[in-house]
Amino acid sequence: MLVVDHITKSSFNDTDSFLFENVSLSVQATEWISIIGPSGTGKTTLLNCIAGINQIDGGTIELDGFPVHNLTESQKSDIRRLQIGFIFQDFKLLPYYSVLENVVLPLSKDKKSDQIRKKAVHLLNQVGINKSYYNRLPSGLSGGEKQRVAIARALINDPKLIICDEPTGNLDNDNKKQVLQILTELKQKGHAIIVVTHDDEVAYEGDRLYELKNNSLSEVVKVL
Ligand SMILES: Nc1ncnc2c1ncn2[C@@H]1O[C@H](COP(=O)(O)OP(=O)(O)OP(=O)(O)O)[C@@H](O)[C@H]1O
Repeated sequence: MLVVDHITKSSFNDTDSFLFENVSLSVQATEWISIIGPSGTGKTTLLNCIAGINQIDGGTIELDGFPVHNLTESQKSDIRRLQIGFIFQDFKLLPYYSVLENVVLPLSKDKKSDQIRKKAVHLLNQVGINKSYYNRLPSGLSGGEKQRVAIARALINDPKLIICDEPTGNLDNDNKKQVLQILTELKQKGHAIIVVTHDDEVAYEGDRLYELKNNSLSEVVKVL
């Protein structure tokens, strides 16, 4: 599904040194991998490389057989729009669009609007956001509700891969647990999931745990 093979990324401000080197990783459908590591070691950059947002300086990245590292900007953008769902710490909902519009928007150019609307309603229902919320703006939601709307938005394109950058970083314990439950269910339904987190409890939900540290990625044995 996703195969990252010996990728290297130069530091942003010094092309003679590496942010990370020889990073390899593979994620299959129905698998959740977690990535931890000190601040500034390049975890978000690694996610951005996988999504084709940042260029790599060596190695290869294949998503479902497509060589992400070799695609044009427009092809990368299609891959992101059609194959990857993103979930961020700060939700990134569009403030002047309603809950329903936020979920529909990523696909609004591609399919008939009533079809997408139906799907958006189904997804919102799946994450526990009921009808009375559909016309609210994001400012009228709690943090946990915002993240559940953001998850519904991430799923509107049936992504094979879901990339989560600190998905519970802004949530209290109850909302964190709800998000973890939703991610677990998504994994069981066949999505491949990568979660970057500073929260060990979240990290340990993954099937495999990696640490990005000292410019390289290594698997960590989970101590239960
Ligand atoms: N677009 C950019 N331009 C310049 N420097 C950048 C850019 N993106 C990231 N960096 C730098 O690259 C380094 C790695 O950043 P990154 O956000 O990937 O780390 P991180 O491990 O995700 O950190 P954190 O755990 O604090 O979120 C940092 O020093 C950061 O300042």
